Amino acid sequence: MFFHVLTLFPDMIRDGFTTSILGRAAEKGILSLEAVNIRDYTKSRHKKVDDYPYGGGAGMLMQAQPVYDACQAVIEGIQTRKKTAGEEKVRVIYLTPTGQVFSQQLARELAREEDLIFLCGHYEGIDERVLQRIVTDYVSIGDYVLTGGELPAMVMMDAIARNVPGVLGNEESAQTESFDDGLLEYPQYTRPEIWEGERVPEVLLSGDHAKVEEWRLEKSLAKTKEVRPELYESWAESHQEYFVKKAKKEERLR
Ligand SMILES: Nc1nonc1C(=O)NCc1ccc(Cl)cc1
Repeated sequence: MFFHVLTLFPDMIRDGFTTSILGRAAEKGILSLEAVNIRDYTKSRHKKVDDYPYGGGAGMLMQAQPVYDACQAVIEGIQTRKKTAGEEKVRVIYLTPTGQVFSQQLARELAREEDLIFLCGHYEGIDERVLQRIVTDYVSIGDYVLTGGELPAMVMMDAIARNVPGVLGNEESAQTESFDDGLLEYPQYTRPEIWEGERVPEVLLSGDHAKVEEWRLEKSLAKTKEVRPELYESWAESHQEYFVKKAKKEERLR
């Protein structure tokens, strides 16, 4: 997986990338990152990348030309690497509150791409004409307004990388299991058995894996029903047999 990030702050991206999972995967050669400074593609003497918005309004906008040329340079680099000229349709993800909300499902889908280009905006926006020309996916990480697209890009790269085969060791990949089934994670415990007078739930010490799995699913369902009822409802719809079995079991115990 090759990550390409178009940004005015490449160091922010490079520093953020050398954290645990992404840094190790890069060492393994499974992931690769290039952070491209949009300012390197300005044609103006003063390296200008922004200008006033037509029609007035507060703040500045990023101009189209430097963004377009930086993106073209990355695409040419991809074509050179892949020895394909012209037919590459690389996905260009523009991070913006106006995009589709990012999810584990989209992370899994994007993890299948060989190359991903992330366009990180700043100021009040980017000239619409270059967005229309290069962006394939408008993606938001949530309904709040940040200063730029760099943090959202790093959030997305982390979540996508965890779905790239080989990035997670066996012991780590279990973590993604829980959300993958559409439920929130169950509560977790580790040593000591008693901490500040609080004991670990007995079932987790029992060594009875079936009972542990049953307990964990119950906790996930309770947490999901409380915090994300819409997720709970959709899970319940596609797991009718779980509730039938549970009712029968409770009937027997009565
Ligand atoms: N929420 C979000 N999810 O994805 N991105 C965001 C976000 O707030 N970006 C800030 C931003 C995006 C584009 C420009 Cl030009 C300026 C600032």
